[in-house]
Amino acid sequence: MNAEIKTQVISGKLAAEALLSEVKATTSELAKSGVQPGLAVVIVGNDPASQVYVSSKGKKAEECGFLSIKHELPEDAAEKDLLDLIASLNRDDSIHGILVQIPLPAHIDAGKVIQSISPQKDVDGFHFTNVGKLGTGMLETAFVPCTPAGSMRLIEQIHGKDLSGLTAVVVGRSNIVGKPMASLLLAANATVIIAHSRTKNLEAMCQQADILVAAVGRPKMIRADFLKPGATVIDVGINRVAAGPDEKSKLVGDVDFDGAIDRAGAITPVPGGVGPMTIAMLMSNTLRAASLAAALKIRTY
Ligand SMILES: Nc1nc2c(c(=O)[nH]1)N[C@@H](CN(C=O)c1ccc(C(=O)N[C@@H](CCC(=O)O)C(=O)O)cc1)CN2
Repeated sequence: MNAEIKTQVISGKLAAEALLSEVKATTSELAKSGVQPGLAVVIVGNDPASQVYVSSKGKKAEECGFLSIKHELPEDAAEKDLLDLIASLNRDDSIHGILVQIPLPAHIDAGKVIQSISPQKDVDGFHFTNVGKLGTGMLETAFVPCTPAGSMRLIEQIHGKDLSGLTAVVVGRSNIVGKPMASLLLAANATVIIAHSRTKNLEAMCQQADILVAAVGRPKMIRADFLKPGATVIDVGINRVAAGPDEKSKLVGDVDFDGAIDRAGAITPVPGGVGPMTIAMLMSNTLRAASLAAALKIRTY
């Protein structure tokens, strides 16, 4: 153990609870004007992990005081049926947020489905309109994808909102996490490097990071020696691995937590780090969608 570094384990569980309390309080306020946020979650097929996440989203939405609707389609559902469902949810005034759980079965074009969601109800922040707003820094009206938005809140706990002078390295370039994460860090004035599977000398790249975000989907790929001493490490990875011959599988991140804890200044655990923030941010985005919709209606009359 490095005696000079006292590492802070960043609890996403606590941060998510705090955010959810805020969402509940604001939802009660909104109820006084007759507005109840409505979230529709759509799942296609029987992927066990997706079933768990969707049920958790539904429960949290109810706890927040939202109208919570779940639509389940079979694994072999036609793409047109899904598109028709989304079209009807787009028209439904009681629904402010629409989320289609990912991954979708291979015969469905996920891109087409996502782009069919009204940008004003796209609480996942995956629609081109919201991607464009985030990329151009229009954060006031953008819906930001929940995992990067939640990660950013955790980073703010350590560094505040202004990351001027800090170097952030994002490992992973997915549309859902890596790219939006980089945009958020850039909007907060960090100097941002995006590393990925084709990056040469990843280790040296990571060692420059005051803030390292790991979103590669490879268990324990980021080792302690990749870290600058004192770095803030945000582990987005959720990898299920075999624990031992007779034991149940367990969840591990993209970072070797046991090694990194001796070198990082602050680090998120897996589970209990970024994961819980993803669902809390979804509630926050849905509340915002409902508030924006209500404000627009007031302005129209
Ligand atoms: N439409 C979307 N699909 C998917 C998203 C998303 O943001 N929108 N993200 C992921 C899955 N996901 C939410 O949908 C998600 C993943 C993990 C967690 C979480 O809380 N994980 C826990 C561990 C849970 C466990 O024991 O399995 C943790 O890390 O502590 C929440 C949400 C892909 N699909």
